[in-house]
Amino acid sequence: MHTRLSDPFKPYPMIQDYLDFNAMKELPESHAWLPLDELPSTYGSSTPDPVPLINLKDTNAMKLVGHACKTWGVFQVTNHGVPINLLEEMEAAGRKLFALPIHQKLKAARSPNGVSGYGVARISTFFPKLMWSEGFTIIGSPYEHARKLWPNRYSRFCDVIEDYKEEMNKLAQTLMELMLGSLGVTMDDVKWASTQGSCPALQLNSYPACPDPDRAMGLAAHTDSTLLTILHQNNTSGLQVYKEGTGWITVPPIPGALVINVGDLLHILSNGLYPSVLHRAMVNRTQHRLSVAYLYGPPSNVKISPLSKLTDQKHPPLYRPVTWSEYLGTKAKHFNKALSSVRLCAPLNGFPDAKDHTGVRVG
Ligand SMILES: C=C1C[C@]23C[C@H]1CC[C@H]2[C@@]12CCC[C@@](C)(C(=O)O1)[C@H]2[C@@H]3C(=O)O
Ligand SMILES: O=C(O)CCC(=O)C(=O)O
Ligand SMILES: [Fe+2]
Repeated sequence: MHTRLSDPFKPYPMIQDYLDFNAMKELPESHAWLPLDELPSTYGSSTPDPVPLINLKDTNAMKLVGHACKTWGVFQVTNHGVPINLLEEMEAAGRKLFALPIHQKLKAARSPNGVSGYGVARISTFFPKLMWSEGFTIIGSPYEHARKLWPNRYSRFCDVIEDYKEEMNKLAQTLMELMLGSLGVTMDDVKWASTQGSCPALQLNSYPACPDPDRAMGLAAHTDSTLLTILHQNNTSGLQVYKEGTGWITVPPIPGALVINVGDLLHILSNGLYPSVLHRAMVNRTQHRLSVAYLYGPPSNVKISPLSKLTDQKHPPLYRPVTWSEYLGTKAKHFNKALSSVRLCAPLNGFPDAKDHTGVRVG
């Protein structure tokens, strides 16, 4: 039997708090996070190394991808094959959706124990304060939700979503090939890798201009529960990644480029060689920021465990096998402890996974 991607969330219903951001002239207490300087940040300090930018047509692309996965867990790609006009159309579709009046958006509200639809980020429940963002999650066909938002004119929106998912799926396959290849593993070694991934999720994020950006949080620090995530951000910066030894680094928007994140399932598959990246989104005073994340995972019936080619007596498998949906359930319950909760043996230094103590505050 196939579990649906939405099933793991059923036991963790979520009460939604909605805010009409555009009506807010100042930051309400409910959305005021403590000064963010508790977390080490490179903001304003000497220039850190930039996040790698990789031309996918480069003959060296596989090596570059491997290096970026090992040392950063994030990189940007150009020459990725996704038509620029599709990226623009997707952005315009997102803009149109979030520009709807709040009562209209609520017609497609995510149900308390569901996963798709309009609402605040799922991880909100783990934090004492609310985030300055709204989201729209699409799993499977966007039709049911789009029809509620635009009763007579939903087909254009649905077409763009379907085209976008198709292009993203092709790119995700290419990236998997490069990532696995850089680990010395072929697509033949991993039978499921060349089959259609399981039903991916598309997450549209909207970060309205904020009257007090220094005290607000767009999307709190997290890792994605995916193999990899492909992110398109509009020309407004806000995405930051955490780099051990350096701190928070902004991933600058580059027109036409896409951001690739290593997710927790690739972390497991690579036996920790390609660590998932901790990231967050900041907001700003004047511009409305939009992003679209394509969350890519394995087919639903596949158990992900460390690749056998990467393990031996000296390098035992560090994680137990999990399916994508089992892992999403673990994440819904344990959030930033999810990865260490599927860990088999403690690392040599006696600490659980690094991300458990990098300052992600859990409420
Ligand atoms: C397939 C996924 C992956 C989800 C849950 C479900 C649908 C929406 C995804 C996100 C998108 C926003 C960040 C995140 C942390 C969240 O709150 O919702 C993601 C989460 C995860 O990567 O764990
Ligand atoms: O908006 C961004 O830049 C980050 C979005 C994100 O991390 C997500 O949707 O998982
Ligand atoms: Fe994310």
